[in-house]
Amino acid sequence: MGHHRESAAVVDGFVPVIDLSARRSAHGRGLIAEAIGAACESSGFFTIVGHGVPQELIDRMHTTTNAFFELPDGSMDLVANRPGVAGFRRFGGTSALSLDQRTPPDLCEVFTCHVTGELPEDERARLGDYWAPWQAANIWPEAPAGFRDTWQAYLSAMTELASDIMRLFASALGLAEDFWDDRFDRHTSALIANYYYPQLAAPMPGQLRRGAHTDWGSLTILHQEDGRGGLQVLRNSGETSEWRDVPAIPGSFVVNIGDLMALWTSGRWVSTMHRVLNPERGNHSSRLSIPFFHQPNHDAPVEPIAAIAIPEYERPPTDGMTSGQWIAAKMVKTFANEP
Ligand SMILES: O=C(O)CCC(=O)C(=O)O
Ligand SMILES: [Fe+2]
Repeated sequence: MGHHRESAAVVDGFVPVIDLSARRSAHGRGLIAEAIGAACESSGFFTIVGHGVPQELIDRMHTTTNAFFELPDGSMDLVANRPGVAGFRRFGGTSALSLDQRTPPDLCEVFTCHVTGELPEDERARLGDYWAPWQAANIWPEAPAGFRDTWQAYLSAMTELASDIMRLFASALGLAEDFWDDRFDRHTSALIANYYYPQLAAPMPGQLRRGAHTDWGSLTILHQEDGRGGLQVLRNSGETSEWRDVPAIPGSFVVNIGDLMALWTSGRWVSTMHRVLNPERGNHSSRLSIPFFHQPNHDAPVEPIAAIAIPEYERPPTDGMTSGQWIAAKMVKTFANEP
C-alpha cells in the first residue's frame, strides 16, 4: 500500500478542495501553499473550505442581495449604474466579448461596488488617466434594510481573505510572502453580485447565463448559491477539451486566478476559461453568485515577475500597459454591445 502523504487537498481533482483551516501555523501554511500551487498550475481553480469567513455573513449577504434583485421593477433603477456611479445594471454584459467572441448578451443582472468607491471624488479621478470602473462612486439602495452594512462587512472579509491567499500564492511561487504588498496597497478590487433571473423565455442560440471567459485580475473568490449548478470550467488535455462542472460545496468558495496572475507567473499558472450554463427548459429558478475580483493598484506593472520569469514565455501583447489598463480594456469590451 502507498504511504499516505500529508496534504491540505481534502478532495483531489481538476478543481481540488483545499482546507485552509491550518493556515495560521507555519507547517499548515506550507502544505496549503503546496496544494494551491499544484492547482494553479493545472486548472487555475480550487475550492476552499475552512476559510474562516462566518457562515452567518455569507447567508446574510445572499438573503439581502436576493431580496434586492426581487424588488418590484423600478426600485432597482434608483441605484442604476451611470457615468461616475457603480450600482445596478439590468444588462450584465457579454462575457465572451472580452475575448472578442460575439454572442448575445449574458442572461444576468449585476450590482457592483469597489473598494475605492467610498474615496473622495478627486482621489477616485486620479486612479488612471482613462475610463476605469473603480473610479466610480459606490451607491447603495435604501431597501432591503442593512444592504450597505452587509456588503461592506462582506467586502472587508473578502479583502482580508484575498490578501492571505496572495501571501500563500507568493510562498507557492518561492517568493517572500510580502512580495505583493506594494502592488496591492491601493488595490482596485470589485465586489459584484450576478443575479441570473428565472428564464421564462428560451435563450437565443449561443446565449448563456455567463458566456465563456477568463477573469482579468489577480484572483477571484466566488460564492455560488447552493444547489443551483451551472458553473463549468474548461479542461484542455492535448487535442481535446471538455467542460467540467464545479459543484457548490456548502460553506465553500471557488477561487480562480485571472489573466494578470497568469502573466506575472510567465504562464506557469493558468487563467482558465469558465462559463455558466442555462437551467434546463422549464426550470424557472434564479441563481445568485457573488464574485470578489481582487485587482491590483491601477498602476501595477504588467510584466512577468523577474525572479521567476521564463525567457521562452510568449506573453500576450501588453507592452507599456498597466494592470489597470488591461482590466479596463476588458471591461469596455464586455459592455460594448449594451442595448
Ligand atoms: O456565476 C458564476 O458561477 C461565475 C461568474 C463568473 O465567472 C464571473 O462573474 O466572472
Ligand atoms: Fe468569471
